[in-house]
Amino acid sequence: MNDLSAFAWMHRLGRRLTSDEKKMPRNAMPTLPLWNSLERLGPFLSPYRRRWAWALAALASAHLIEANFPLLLKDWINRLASGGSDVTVSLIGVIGVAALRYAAISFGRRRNALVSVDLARDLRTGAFGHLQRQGAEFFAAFPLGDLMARATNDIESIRLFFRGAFQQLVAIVAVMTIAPIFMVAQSPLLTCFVFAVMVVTGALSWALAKSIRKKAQIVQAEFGALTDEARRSFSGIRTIHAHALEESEISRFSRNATSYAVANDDMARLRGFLDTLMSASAGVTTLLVVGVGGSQVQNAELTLGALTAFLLYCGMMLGVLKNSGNAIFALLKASAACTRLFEILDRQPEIIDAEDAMQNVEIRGSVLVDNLTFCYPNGRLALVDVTMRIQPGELIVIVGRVGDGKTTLLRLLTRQLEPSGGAIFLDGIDIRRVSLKRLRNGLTFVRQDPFLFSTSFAENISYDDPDRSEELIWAASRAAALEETIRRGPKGLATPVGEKGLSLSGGQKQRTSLARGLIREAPVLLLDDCFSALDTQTEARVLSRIRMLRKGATTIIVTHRVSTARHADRIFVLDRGRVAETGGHDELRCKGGLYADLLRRQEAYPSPAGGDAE
Ligand SMILES: Nc1ncnc2c1ncn2[C@@H]1O[C@H](COP(=O)(O)OP(=O)(O)OP(=O)(O)O)[C@@H](O)[C@H]1O
Repeated sequence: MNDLSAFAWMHRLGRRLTSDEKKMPRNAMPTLPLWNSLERLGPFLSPYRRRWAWALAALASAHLIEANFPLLLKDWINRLASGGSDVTVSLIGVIGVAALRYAAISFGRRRNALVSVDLARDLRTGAFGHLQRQGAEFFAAFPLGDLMARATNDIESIRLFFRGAFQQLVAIVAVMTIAPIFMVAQSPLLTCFVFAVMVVTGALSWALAKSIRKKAQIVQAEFGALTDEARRSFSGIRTIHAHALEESEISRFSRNATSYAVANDDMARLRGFLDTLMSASAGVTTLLVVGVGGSQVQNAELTLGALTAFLLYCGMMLGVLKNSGNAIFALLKASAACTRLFEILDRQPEIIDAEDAMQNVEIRGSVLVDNLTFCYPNGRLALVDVTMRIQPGELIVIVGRVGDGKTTLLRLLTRQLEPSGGAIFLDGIDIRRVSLKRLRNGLTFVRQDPFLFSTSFAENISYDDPDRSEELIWAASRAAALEETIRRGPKGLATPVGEKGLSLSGGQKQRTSLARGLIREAPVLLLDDCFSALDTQTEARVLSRIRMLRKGATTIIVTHRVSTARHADRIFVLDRGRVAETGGHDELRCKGGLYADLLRRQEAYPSPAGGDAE
């Protein structure tokens, strides 16, 4: 199942949260009752229901076959006790039963194992596909480490439940249904004693189960926090070294590790109680059966063979009950994991395609930003009535100070955000009517904070299409003034850049990310402050190459540096989210407005450029 179909499964058949539930903060999410949370797996299990039904049938029949074993033994013992010597039939019966049971159990286990593996794969793919479609709000609400823990550790708990514990639960249900029927046939009185003990054990373990489930959720949440702490710390390792914060990071991690250990310990304690309860119940039952049954044999109320058969049935029941601690524990853990997993799967992506979204629209590169207003959920008004008309093939620079709304505008152009007012048209079509895939293929966005994958230059630059020729990769690298850097690397294009480009300078990372944007040859290229780490000479060289390379295609550059704006066909000057001025470099310089003011200040203090809109 690919990620798309897994995603479709989830949304077609999974329960949707109500709008009130979606608004709830993470920690206040309700704990779904045990079965409700596992029931949510139904759509994922559905494709394997036949295989699973075979597994269930085989496992249950293995226990039914096993139930004949004590009867054969009873017959054998009673024959011997009454002085008979021909036990061939009993012997053949015992061997036959053992062989049949082995075949059924092997078949059932194998089928069940396959279901658990496929289920886990679908859950992982589904969760990954779902996370891929989430937007900024979602990732602001869930720490990355916690998401990773849900997509790996929680799914593993579900897999382990279906792999092993589920078989034990089938054994419990099968044996507890079959064995009593045979037991009543041997001795109704002894059966009553055994069931009295079981009812008490069941009631006590149910009470314990509730606490274990809550603890399991806490343990999994603590694991998520620990994973996130490690991820956060390793991502910021340079900052940590620069500020000599290693010790405080270690003690922070150690605090998290301790909370995780304490939560685990609490859960282990409860699990210990459950195991002890099961063992004690087994002991009491055996004592009762041997004591009461023994005196019945002495009084000739029961044959020795029947008592032996009864004891064997008891042994079967106690055997599964003894393992039930593990099975119940795995069930509770899987149920807690389901609650956590569906908490993220129930979140609809913030921005999705319209039902009739256009998939194959041709993008030529004319952009109309029409009275665009955008307000962040925290009430911050980032853009107000912004209008821009951009013709295909233009090199546009949007200049403004820190926080003037430049990045917000680019995010709106690529539909990472939805406008609060106004609209954006691409070649006359409202971008909300274009599919996200087509839109983002047509508009390439090179981000302000370059993100590099932990792989080679070549794979980073040609990330969207690993089959591109080296020639194209070199051409994009040359245009981004990265060629020299790559040639100096020990393996050229194959040189690894390190985790998040750790082995590169800020400027080199920026240029690698720029080359990745240029190689796509998109009709519209959006560059968000991609030259901030370049000196003005390199910047001028890169810009003239970009102009040559992108002849006829639209390029929109966002910057706070006037040195970048000089190269533009047209400049839009943003001031606190509004378009303050529009025109060419010379025109705006002579106008004596905000642009001229920025120019004067940046010429006087070349770096850092611009002031602060705040
Ligand atoms: N996720 C967010 N939630 C709330 N406010 C935000 C968010 N992102 C940005 N803002 C605010 O919106 C305003 C515009 O931000 P934006 O990132 O668009 O500025 P910018 O012009 O690109 O700045 P810079 O030059 O520093 O990149 C700023 O005041 C910022 O604090």
